[in-house]
Amino acid sequence: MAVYPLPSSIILNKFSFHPFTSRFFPKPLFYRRFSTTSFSTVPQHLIYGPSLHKGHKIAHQNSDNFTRIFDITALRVPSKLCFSLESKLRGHLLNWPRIRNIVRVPGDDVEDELKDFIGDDSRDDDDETLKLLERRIYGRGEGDGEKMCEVLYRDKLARTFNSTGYVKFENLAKISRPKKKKWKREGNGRERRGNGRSDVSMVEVVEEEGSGDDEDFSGLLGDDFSGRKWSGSTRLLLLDERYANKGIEEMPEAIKAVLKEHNEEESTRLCFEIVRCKLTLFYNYWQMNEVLDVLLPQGMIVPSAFETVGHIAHLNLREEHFPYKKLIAKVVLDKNKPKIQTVANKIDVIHNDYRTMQLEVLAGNHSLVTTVVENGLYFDVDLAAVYWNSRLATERQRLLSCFTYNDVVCDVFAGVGPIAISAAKKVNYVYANDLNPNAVEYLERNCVRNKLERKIEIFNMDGRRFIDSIFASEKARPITQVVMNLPNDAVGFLDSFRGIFRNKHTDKQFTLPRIHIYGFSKVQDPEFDFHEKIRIALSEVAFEVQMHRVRLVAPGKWMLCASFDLPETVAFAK
Ligand SMILES: C[S@@+](CC[C@H](N)C(=O)[O-])C[C@H]1O[C@@H](n2cnc3c(N)ncnc32)[C@H](O)[C@@H]1O
Repeated sequence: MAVYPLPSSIILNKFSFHPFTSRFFPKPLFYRRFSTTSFSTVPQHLIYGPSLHKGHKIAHQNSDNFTRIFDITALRVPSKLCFSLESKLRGHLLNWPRIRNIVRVPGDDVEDELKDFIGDDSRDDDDETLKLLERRIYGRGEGDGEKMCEVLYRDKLARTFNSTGYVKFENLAKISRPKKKKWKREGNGRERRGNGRSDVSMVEVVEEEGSGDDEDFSGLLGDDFSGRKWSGSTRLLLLDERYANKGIEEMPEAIKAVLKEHNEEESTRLCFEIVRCKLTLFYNYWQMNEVLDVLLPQGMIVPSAFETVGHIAHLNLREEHFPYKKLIAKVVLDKNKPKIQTVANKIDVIHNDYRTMQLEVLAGNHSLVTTVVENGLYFDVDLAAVYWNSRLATERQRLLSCFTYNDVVCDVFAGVGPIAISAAKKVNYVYANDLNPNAVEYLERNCVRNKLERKIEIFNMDGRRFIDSIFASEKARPITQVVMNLPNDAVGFLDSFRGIFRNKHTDKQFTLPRIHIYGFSKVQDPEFDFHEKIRIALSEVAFEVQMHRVRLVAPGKWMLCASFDLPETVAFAK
């Protein structure tokens, strides 16, 4: 163990009370009780950062497959300097995702009664600053007399602030809130925070081979001060994996320079120790794709993406994944809890009239009923019985931006209402229709849930009949916008618009609706292709159509939205 010595003035003061010193710093935990086996299929030097293909695996009978132990080196430094050293040494620290560079291990804090005995000069300044700060925030510092109960203290603050006219309860509540408890309960006993362990990772200091009680700290202070120990609070700064098992002489000059610089400044005289540590990463540390990469046979594509609808994740597994589908689903669930509660797999392409997905629940709770929040609106959906696609949220917003308060919208294929209900919030009135009775039931429920039932009228009929009746109705308000979101078939419904005004007098005031229709195209020029289909469906020679590419639904297959004003010749056709 290589060591930089403490300045002698500090050492004499700190370690003069020898009988207690062995309790200041408990024995580091043993790691040798585990026999460790090296686990690596990929050359370790080729992988940088944490990986399940690196480190050691515990050769325990009951150990899981995903615990990995890494040898690392750490710098033990006084706690008051750990943050400034962290920023100066950042490039040389471990910097692994979700692992803090500064770590606490058991025994890094000195018990208060012992501090009084040994006169810890490292905390004097700190304490004063802390007290000042506490007085400013809480009105009293540690040791300033009887602790005032929270209620009385808040009352006192309220009176003080009131008299100066500054009371603002939000701030008052904040500054007079009881301090967070530093203790947390674990199992039967109490465990102090900062023991280097969580359900994600654990840091343990490794005891040197052959070290006994007397030799434990021989490295800390150099040969002159063997047998003595830290008396102030300390922290570990985890160094980059390159420096594992290295001594201070082998560290880069940059690290030595920072430590030397601290040593030279009288105010920040630095004592530090090079410590060997074990960093254990548990199953909870690893990301979904890392775990699946280990679980699935070599060469198999790791499913890395899934779509979510509320609390449901739906996968689109390939045939090669089928034998592992439950395993994959379990990992997806584990790694995405609590947001995801159900994992299902899409078992067939959508080809039914109601556009519902065929889903097989693989893990979690078996209900496919969920709630989606989109732009502040709530939508209840049952994925087994109705259509929903969260990927269209942006498109729905784009479409809504075309509407104004004066519009009356007619949604021919409304589903559970993502367009119709969002439109109802903005426009004058909405007529919404769907053929699927389940979708209509949820549509009604969602209108009520979003308190918009007075702005929507709901229908459950075939789209063609709906267009006929709504435009023929004497009672219906003049429709200004029509939405037709049934990309596979909507064009086939366009002929229903031919002659919708045939019984109206052309000399009377009438409103020609603007139609927004969705469709797919697989050809080179999808806009031209879709325009042609619309023109043919309306039996119209030429009229202006605005095209928008919504998204690629498959390689080379575009979903498009065409918007156009219904030509007068079509509306009045005989
Ligand atoms: C692609 S979904 C769109 C739903 C909704 N606009 C959305 O964005 O979620 C098409 C909807 O049209 C409905 N549908 C299918 N055929 C229909 C028809 N002939 N008449 C009316 N609705 C129909 C389906 O039940 C489905 O809810």
